[in-house]
Amino acid sequence: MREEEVEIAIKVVVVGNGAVGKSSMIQRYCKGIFTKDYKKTIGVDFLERQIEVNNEEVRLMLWDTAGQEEFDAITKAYYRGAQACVLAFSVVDRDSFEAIESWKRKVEAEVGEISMVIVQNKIDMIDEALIQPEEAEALAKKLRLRFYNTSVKENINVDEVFRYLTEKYLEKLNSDEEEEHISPQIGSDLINSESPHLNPKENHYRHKNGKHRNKNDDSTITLQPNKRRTKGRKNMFTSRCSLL
Ligand SMILES: Nc1nc2c(ncn2[C@@H]2O[C@H](COP(=O)(O)OP(=O)(O)OP(=O)(O)O)[C@@H](O)[C@H]2O)c(=O)[nH]1
Repeated sequence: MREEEVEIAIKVVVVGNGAVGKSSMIQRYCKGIFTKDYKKTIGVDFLERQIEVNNEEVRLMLWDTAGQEEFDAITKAYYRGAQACVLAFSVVDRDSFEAIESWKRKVEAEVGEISMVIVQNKIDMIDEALIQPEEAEALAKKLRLRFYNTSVKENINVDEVFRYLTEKYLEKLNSDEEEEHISPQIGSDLINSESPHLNPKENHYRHKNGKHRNKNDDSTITLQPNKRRTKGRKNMFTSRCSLL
């Protein structure tokens, strides 16, 4: 597939405590590799991958954020413009499980409500688990989020996580488009106010109640805030892998 044929781009942020496997997950998904070494992420970086879902070509930009609190101030600026989020913890790290709600709040404080999923990683170490299956399920139920068990090491369920988020996003995109179609007045209003390809620094969000919120400010660091189709436009991203 040629770059200019890509229609939809989704920014996904992967958050969670340090060493739960965020970088490993993104590397596994985008590069198909797994390394045993732990190199803590300093700040943020991202990788991308294109997939086809429901006959749509989708470019996923996966933003890997540092789990260590010392980097919070840097990383939260990068949440902006995200359309989906992976909340990750490790089955052998109790603190990381208990931190999930706070990660959710941090992301929502920056971007409002977006599609999210809870991921319990390192399921290959289930014999040493510090979280009971019922606890994880109860958390997912409470937060009303889909829950996945993954092993990045064994390549279990990693593809499924990102496919699910993509499907959720496409659903939302299609329902937004239907709404615009039904209500042309509101639709044109939306197009005027939400033109992220025309002004890549702008970033607007639609909430469940139908209101729009402009989160744009000068401190926004958003490389690809596009939540709309980009047919016929050359994508801003030309590199497969960038370090920031
Ligand atoms: N056994 C096992 N180890 C894993 C798995 N995923 C990641 N790891 C290991 O866990 C360690 C931490 O992984 P990272 O991907 O660096 O963790 P991170 O969440 O990005 O950490 P920060 O950059 O500090 O936020 C590394 O040694 C990985 O090899 C897994 O599914 N199973």
